[in-house]
Amino acid sequence: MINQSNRTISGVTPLSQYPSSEALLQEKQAIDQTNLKALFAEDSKRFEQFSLKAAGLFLDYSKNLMTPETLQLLGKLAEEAKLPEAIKRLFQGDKVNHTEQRPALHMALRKQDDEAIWVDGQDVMPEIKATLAKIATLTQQVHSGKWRGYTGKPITHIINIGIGGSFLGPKMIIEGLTPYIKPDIKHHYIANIDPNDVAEAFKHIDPETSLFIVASKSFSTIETKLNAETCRQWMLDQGAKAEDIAKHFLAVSSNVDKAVEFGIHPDNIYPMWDWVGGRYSLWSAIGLPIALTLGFDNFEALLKGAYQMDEHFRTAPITENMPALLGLIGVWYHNYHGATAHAVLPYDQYLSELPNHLQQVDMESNGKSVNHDGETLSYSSGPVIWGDTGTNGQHAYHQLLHQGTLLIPVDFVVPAQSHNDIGDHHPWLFANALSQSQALMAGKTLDEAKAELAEQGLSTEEIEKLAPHKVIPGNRPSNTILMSKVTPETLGALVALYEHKVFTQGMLWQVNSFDQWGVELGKQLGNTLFPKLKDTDSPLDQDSSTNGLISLFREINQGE
Ligand SMILES: O=P(O)(O)OC[C@H]1O[C@H](O)[C@H](O)[C@@H](O)[C@@H]1O
Repeated sequence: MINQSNRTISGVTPLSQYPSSEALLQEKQAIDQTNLKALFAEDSKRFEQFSLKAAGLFLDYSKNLMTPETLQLLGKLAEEAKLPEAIKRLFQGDKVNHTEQRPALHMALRKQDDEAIWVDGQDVMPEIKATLAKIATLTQQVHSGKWRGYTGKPITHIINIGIGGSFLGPKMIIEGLTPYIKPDIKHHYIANIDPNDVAEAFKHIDPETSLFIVASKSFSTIETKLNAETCRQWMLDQGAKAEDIAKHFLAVSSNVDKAVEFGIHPDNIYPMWDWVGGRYSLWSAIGLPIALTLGFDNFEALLKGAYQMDEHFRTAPITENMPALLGLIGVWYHNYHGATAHAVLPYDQYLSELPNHLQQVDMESNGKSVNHDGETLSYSSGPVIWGDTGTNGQHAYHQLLHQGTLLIPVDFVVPAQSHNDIGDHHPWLFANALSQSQALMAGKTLDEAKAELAEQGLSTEEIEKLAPHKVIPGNRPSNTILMSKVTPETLGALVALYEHKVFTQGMLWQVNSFDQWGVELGKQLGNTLFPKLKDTDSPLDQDSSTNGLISLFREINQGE
C-alpha cells in the first residue's frame, strides 16, 4: 500500500488557530501508518459506527481515512470554531454576510411553520407565503390553460432567462426530477450571452405558446438583460405586438423598478430579497420554472425535503450532524491531507447537473482568501469541486482517481431505486457505484497484481515489468449518500445538505460564504472592453495581449 503522506504533505495547511489542530496533525501521522482496508478488517462495526440517516438520506462515511478519535477531534475543532453558535446565528437571521450587511435566510423560504423570522424589524414570513401563493396561482393558471398567449393558445414552453444562481439551481432540479415533468410543458434555458444559446432556444420554441421568465435578482446582469431584450424583439418579429408582451414575460427580481423599466407588467414581477443569495435562491420565486414545469405540489415537496435537512442541521449534535460531518471530513482532507479537489459523482443520469450547481454553491461561497477581518488566510480554503454522472465517468477520468498522484475525495450520490425499472439496468448502475468506492478504498497490491498476471500465464520477466503498472494504491476516501429514490423531497434534502456543508466549511475557514466580490472584476473589465470591439477607432490602450487580441477580432470581423 502506498503511503499517501509523502505525496500530499506539502499541501497540508492546518487550521492552527484552533487548539485541536495540533492533535489533528498527529492524528494524520497515525492514520498514515494504517489504511482503509486494515481499518475495516479491525472493526466489523465500522459501517454502523460511521453512517447516519437524516431527512430521507443515508450517509455512509465509513470509507474515510478516520478513526473514532479523528471524529472526536473534528468535532472538537468545530466546537472551537464555534460552529454550533454560528448555526444558531444563521437560522435566527443575523447578518452573517457582513460585507453586504445581510442575513442569509434561504432556510426561511422552505420553513414549514409560521414562526416569525425578523429582518430589520420586519417578519419576512408573510411575504414568503404570499409569494408562494402567487406562484401557486400562476402554476394553476398555466396548467389549466387559463393563461393564454397573444393568439389565445395555452402556454406549453417555459423559457428561463437567467444565469448563475438564477439558472443553475432550477435547471438542476427540473432535470433531476425529469419523471415529474408535466407532459404538456417543455422547459428551456437561455443563460449564456453567447448568441448560440438564444439561437438554439429559438429553434425549439413557439412565440404563441412561450412564457419567458426573466430571472435576475439584480436585474442588471448583462447576459440576462441582453437575452431578455433579444427574446422580446424576437416575439415582436414573430408577429406579437408591444401590448402582447405582458402575456409572455414574467420577471423574478429584487429590483422591481428595473423590471418595470424593461416592460414587465408589475403584476407579473415576483419578488426576491436581499437576504437570499443567488446560489441559494432556487427555493424562492427563482424556482418559478420548477413549479411551472413540475407542478406546485412538487415544488412544495422540494421545500419540505430541504426543511427537514434544515431542522436536522439546526438541532443535531455536530458529530451526528450530516452536513457538519461532510464539511468537517472535507476540511480534514483539504487542510490536513492536502487534497485540493473534491469530486461529486451522482449515479443517476437525471442528476447530471448536480455537480454544476454545487460548483457555484461551493466555489462561489468559499473561494475566498481573506478572513472576516480582511486578513489573508494562512491556510487553504475552498477546494475545486467537480464531477459528472457515473457510470460515464468510469470510462474517462476515474483513471486519475484510482491511479493518479492527487488525492481526490469523492461523494457518490446513489438512489436505491430508479424511476425507470428496465431489466437489470439499475442494479448494474448501483453495483458500479459500490465497486468504484470499493476499488478506491481497497486498491490492488503488487502481490495481487503479480498473482493475477501469473494466472494469465505470463513469464516471470513479463510479470515484473507489468505488475507495477497494475498496482492500484487504494486507501482513497469516499462518502456514499444514498436515498431510496430521487424524489422532490430527497432532492430538496440533498441540496440543503450541500448548502449547509458549505456553511460549515466557511465557518471553519472563517470566510464570508455569502459574498462574491471576485465575480465583479470580470464584469467591470467587460464593460470597458466591449466598446473597443464595436468602435474600431477607439484607442488600444490595454496590455499588449488584450490589445493584440482586440486587433485580431477587428481584423477578422472587418474582413467579412
Ligand atoms: O440573478 P442575477 O442578479 O442576475 O445574478 C446572477 C449571478 O450573477 C453573478 O455573477 C453572481 O456571481 C451570481 O451569484 C449570481 O447568481
